[in-house]
Amino acid sequence: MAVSLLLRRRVSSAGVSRALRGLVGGMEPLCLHLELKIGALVSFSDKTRQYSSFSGTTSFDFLDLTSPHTWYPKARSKPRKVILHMGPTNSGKTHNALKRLESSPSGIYCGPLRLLAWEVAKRLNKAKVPCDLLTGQEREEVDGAKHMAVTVEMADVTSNYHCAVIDEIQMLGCRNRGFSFTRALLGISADELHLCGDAAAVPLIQKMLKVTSDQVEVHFYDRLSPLVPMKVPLGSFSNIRTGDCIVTFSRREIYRLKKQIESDGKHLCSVVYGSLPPETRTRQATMFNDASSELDVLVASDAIGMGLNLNISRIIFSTMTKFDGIENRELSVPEIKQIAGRAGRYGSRFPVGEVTCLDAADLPLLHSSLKSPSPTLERAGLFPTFDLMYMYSRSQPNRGLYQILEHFVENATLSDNYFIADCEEVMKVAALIDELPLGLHDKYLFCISPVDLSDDISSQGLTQFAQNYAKRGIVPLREIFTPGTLQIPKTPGALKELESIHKVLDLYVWLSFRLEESFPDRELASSQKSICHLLIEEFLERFGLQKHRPKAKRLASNTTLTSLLSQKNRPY
Ligand SMILES: Nc1ncnc2c1ncn2[C@@H]1O[C@H](COP(=O)(O)OP(=O)(O)OP(=O)(O)O)[C@@H](O)[C@H]1O
Ligand SMILES: [Mg+2]
Repeated sequence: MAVSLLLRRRVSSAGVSRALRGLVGGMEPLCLHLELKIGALVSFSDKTRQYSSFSGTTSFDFLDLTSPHTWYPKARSKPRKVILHMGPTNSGKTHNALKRLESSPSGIYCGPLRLLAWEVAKRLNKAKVPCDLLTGQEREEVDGAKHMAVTVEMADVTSNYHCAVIDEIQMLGCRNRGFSFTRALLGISADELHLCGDAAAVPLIQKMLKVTSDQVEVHFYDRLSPLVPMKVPLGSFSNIRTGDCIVTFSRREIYRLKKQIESDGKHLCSVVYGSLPPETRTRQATMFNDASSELDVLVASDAIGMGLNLNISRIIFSTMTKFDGIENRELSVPEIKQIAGRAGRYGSRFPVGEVTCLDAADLPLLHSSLKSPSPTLERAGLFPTFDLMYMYSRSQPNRGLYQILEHFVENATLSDNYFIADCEEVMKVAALIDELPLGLHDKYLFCISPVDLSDDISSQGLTQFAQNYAKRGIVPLREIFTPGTLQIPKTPGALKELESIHKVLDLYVWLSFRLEESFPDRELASSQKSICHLLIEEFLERFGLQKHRPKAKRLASNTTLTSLLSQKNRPY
C-alpha cells in the first residue's frame, strides 16, 4: 500500500516491540494540591527526601504517598454520599447510576473507554440532558451542558458536581490504569458519587474511604437475564448460528475464523478487536446488532468485554488462553466472567445468554470459572503526578526523566491499600526521548501519550513527533504524513499498516490538544483518521468470501468516503 508515512529513523530501543499492556496514553498530568509554594523551595536533601523553605518551617516528603486522599482538598471539603452498584455483567448497575446522573442538575460520567463515554454522552443528549464529551482525543461541547461524559483519565478533580459516576470501578486494581480510577474515586468532588462494578472491589473501596468522611452505601445486583453455561462444546463451525460471538485473542485468528465461518456461505461476520479504530468497532457492532443486516455473527477479541452494547445470543470461546505481552496464559476468572456475561443482554432479542467453548477440553475451566467469585481486590493503583515528579526532580538535577521515574518508583512509600502503577511503558518512552532538549513537562507529556509501543509505526511516529518538536517547536503533520495517499488495504498486512497509521494520527490529535500551537494540524489529522476508518470498513466489507454473496447491508458512508477522499488535492 502506498503509505506515505515518512518515518525516517527506526526505533531501536530493545523491547519497544513488546506489547503495550495498558492505556498509558489516556493519562493526564494530575493536579496535585500540595500545600506548599514552589517558589519557596530553596534546597533539597536526597537523603531525607525533604525540602526546606526560606522560613525553614515547612518540610514535605515527596516520596511519601501514604495519604493520597489528602491530595484532593475539594473532595475533602465536605462529605460525599458514595453509592456502590455492585454485581455481575448485565445487572443494570450502569443503567441505575445513569438514571441518577440524568436527573441531577449537574454531573460527570467517567468510563474506562472512549466508546463508553460516547455512548453515555449520546444517551444523555438524546434524553434532552445536554452533555459534553471529553476524551484524550475528543472535545465536543454542547450548548448549556452541565453534564459531561469523560474517559476516567480526564476526570476533573477541581470542579463541584451534584452527581458523579465512575464505571467499571474494579479497574482500580489494573496495574497500568488503576491509578486513574484511584484519582477519580478520591478526587472527584460530588454530593453523590456512584461507583459501578464487580463486587470484588467492595472491601478495598470501603478501606480506602475509611479515612475520608464520606458516607458509603452498597447495593448488590443480580443479573437481569439468565446466563446458561452449555454442557456441550460447539464442536464444528457448521453449528454456528445467528447471534453467536466467537472469541479469540489474536488478530490473525480473528480473520482466520471469519473466513472459515463465512466459507460455508451461511453467515457473514462482523469483527471487533482492540487495534481497530474505535469508530470502526462501533460500526461493526452496530451492523451485528441490526437484525436486518446480513452480518449476523461476531468474531471478536476481549475488546468486547467492556463498552459495546451487543446483542449476543451465545459466546463461544475458541481458546481459553491468551498472550498477555509476556506469555501465553490461561484466562483469569474475572476475564472469563466478563466476556461470557456479554451473552443475553437484557432487553435485546436474545434475552437468555448461552456460553460454551469450541473444544470440549476447555469446558471444565469455563464452568468452574463461572461458578467462582472474582478474587477480592487487595490494592488500588497510584502514580506520581507531574507536580510531584517536578518537585522531586529538583532534588535530582543531573538526572533524566527515566532515572527520576525509576528512582521515584523504587523509593516511594505507600500504605497497604495501594501499589505503584506499572510504568514500564512510560519509562520506555522516557528512555527514547530523554536525550532530546526538552523540558521535564514536555517529556512527561510524550511519556503519557497514547503511543502503542508494540506497534513499530506508532513508536516511530512518537519519536519523530518528539524530535521535530524538540528541534523546531512546531510539527506540521505533513512532515511525516502525506495526505491523499491512503488506499483501501488489499491484504490483512496492509490493513494492519492502516490501523497503525490511524494510531499515529490519533497520537497527533492527542498532542494537538495539549501542545496546541506546536501541533497545528488537528483538523487534517482528524479528517485523515476518518478516512482510515472508512477504508478499513471498506476492507472488511470486501474481505473473505463476502464478495461472492449479495452485498451485506452497508454503511451509509460511501458518499462520505468519496467526499473525504476527494479532499486529497485540497490545500489543507
Ligand atoms: N431498569 C431497566 N429498564 C430497562 N432497561 C434496563 C434496566 N436496567 C438495565 N437495563 C438495560 O439492560 C442492559 C444492561 O444494563 P447495564 O448496562 O446497566 O448493566 P451493567 O450491570 O452495567 O452491565 P455491564 O457489566 O455490561 O456494564 C442495558 O442495555 C440497559 O439499558
Ligand atoms: Mg455497566
